[in-house]
Formats: sequence, structure tokens, C-alpha cells
Amino acid sequence: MAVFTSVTLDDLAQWIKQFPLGKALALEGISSGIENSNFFLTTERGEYVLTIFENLGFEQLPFYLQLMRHLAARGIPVPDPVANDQGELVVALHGKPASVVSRLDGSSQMDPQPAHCAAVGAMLAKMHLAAHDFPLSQPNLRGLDWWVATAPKVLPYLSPDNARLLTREIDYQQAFAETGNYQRLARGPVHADLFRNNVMFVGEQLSGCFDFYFAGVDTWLFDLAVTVNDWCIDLATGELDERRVAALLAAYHAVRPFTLDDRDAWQPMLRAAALRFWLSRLYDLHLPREAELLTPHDPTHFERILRERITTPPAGLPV
Ligand SMILES: Nc1ncnc2c1ncn2[C@@H]1O[C@H](COP(=O)(O)OP(=O)(O)OP(=O)(O)O)[C@@H](O)[C@H]1O
Ligand SMILES: N[C@@H](CCO)C(=O)O
Repeated sequence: MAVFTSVTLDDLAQWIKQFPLGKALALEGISSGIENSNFFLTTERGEYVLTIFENLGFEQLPFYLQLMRHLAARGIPVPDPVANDQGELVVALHGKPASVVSRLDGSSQMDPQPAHCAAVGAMLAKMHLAAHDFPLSQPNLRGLDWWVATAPKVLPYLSPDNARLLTREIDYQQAFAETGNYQRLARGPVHADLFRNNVMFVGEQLSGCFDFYFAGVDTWLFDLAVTVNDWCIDLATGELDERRVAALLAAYHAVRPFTLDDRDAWQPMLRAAALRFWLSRLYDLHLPREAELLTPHDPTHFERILRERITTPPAGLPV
């Protein structure tokens, strides 16, 4: 269950008046998700999603919600936040930050085929281009600095072999971040968590993507690597599935052509993307926050992917 703060239609009767949404007619808690309380909200104007943010504060949220608004205004299929009569996208509800966004059609595709991967690749490239002139800036809060700060906290819980893997990979990524190759990569606001459960399809048609709460400024290639590491793999082994990778990359490349620097950085970025989620899953498992709500995700999945990306060079990017 993922309704940590309960809300009733009665609670919304007054609250909803600040939005141009008419009366609230129905409210249904959404059971998936581990970070926030989410509800499907029907009003006189249509279908929306109400989110109460359990961990993020009023200071951080404008970056995410304004980015969604920016992307929606440029035709990227993301939830469009609704502003209240003061122009605010984040408003208190039961003392916590809350927002109302448009509801996307469709459902997640957890067993994606090349056609789904192509749709995701094209959408991701369009999103990168559309976000390029977004005026607010916030770094990827789960980027290199966070890896360096977090690794020592989880090291005591690891086997000697895994501790060595983690330490060496962080050293490798720090050294890579110093290279001209890395520094020349295109960057801008990226989603940074575009897993299968954050994208909706109606058949093979991509209807939207959501959950921008790990978004931040990082390299476009890192975002692509995060996406490929979830959409285009054999889930049991972590190996890349050539047909799905080729479909996703070709569709991305057709919208935002790769550069020679992208090609040279592809393997390091696939490793970085695996490290990012291995580390966050280790952290959530061994050092749960006080408000941690549900069972953490399995870290060994990304340990396997990281080992695989180190030992098996990927096919080259199309350039
Ligand atoms: N705008 C939207 N339109 C349609 N469905 C949505 C929308 N936003 C969220 N949902 C639904 O709510 C569920 C939970 O949302 P989300 O994944 O953002 O939860 P969370 O707790 O914030 O995150 P996490 O993915 O980190 O567990 C999604 O799986 C999806 O089914
Ligand atoms: N996508 C993340 C969860 C946070 O959204 C993971 O699979 O570890």
C-alpha cells in the first residue's frame, strides 16, 4: 500500500477551491509506489493525480514540478501540474507539500519488446532537447558526489569482494569524470529514473512518463544508460538484449544524434548507471530512513548488472 497520509473527499471540499478544477467528485488511493501518497482524483473538470510528498520538502519540489510543466508545454507526454489561484504548483495539505497533476492513460509495460524500447528512446531524446532551455537548475542529487559520500556508509555491510567492487568502481568513475571525454558530453535536466514502472503505454503507443522526483542536471548519456539498463536487459543475468538495445538507441539517435564523445563514454556510463542504483538500493537496505515505508528493492540485481557491464563491452553506439 502506498497511502501514508489519508485524505477524504471531505478534506478536499475546501482545499480544491483554490484550483480551477471544480468540485472533487471521487478519490481513490493508489497502491503502488514507495515514496509518496498518491490518489486518483476525479473532479468536475476531469481526471487527475493528487500526490502528498512524504519525504521531499517545499524547497526542492518547484524544480521537479516546473520541469514537468515546461516539458508538458513542449508536447512531451508528462503529467501537467495544475497551479492554484496564486500560481503555486505545490500547496500544503495536512501540513505536507501536495500537488495535483493531470492523469496519464495506459499502464506500464513490464515485458517490453523492441517497439516499446524504440518509443522510449524517441521520447527520451525529445525530452532531453525540450528540457535544454529549462531555466531552473538543480544537480542530480544521486550523482557522483552522492556516490562518494554514501559508499563509506554502506561499505561496512558488504562482503570483501563487494566492498572491493564498490571502491574500485567509485575510483574509476571519479577518474572518468575528470576526462575531457566526460566533460564534453551534452548535459541538461534529465529524468534519471526512467524505469519501466515510470512509463505508460496504450498498446505499443507510449502515452506518458512520470515520477520526476530524481530529476536533475546530468549528462544525457547517463540518463540513456539508466534507461537501457532497465528496459533492454535479460532480467535474470543483467545481460544487454541486442535487439531491444538497438531499437532504443536507433530511435534516440534519430532525434538527437550521438557524438564521438558519446560513443567513447558509453561503457563508462552504463557502469555509472548500474553503480547509481546498486548504491541507492544498498543504502535503502542497510540504512533505512525513519520514514522508509516499504520493502527496499534488491541490490544484487544491480551488482550483477555492474559486474556484467565491466566485463562485457557493449556494442558501439550508432554515430
Ligand atoms: N500522472 C499520473 N497518471 C497516471 N497514473 C499515475 C500518475 N502518477 C502516478 N501514477 C500512478 O501512481 C503510481 C505510483 O506513482 P509513483 O511511481 O510516482 O509513486 P512514488 O511513491 O512517488 O514512487 P516510486 O516509483 O519511487 O515508488 C504509479 O505506478 C502509477 O500507476
Ligand atoms: N528506480 C529505483 C527506485 C526509485 O524510483 C530502483 O529501481 O531502485
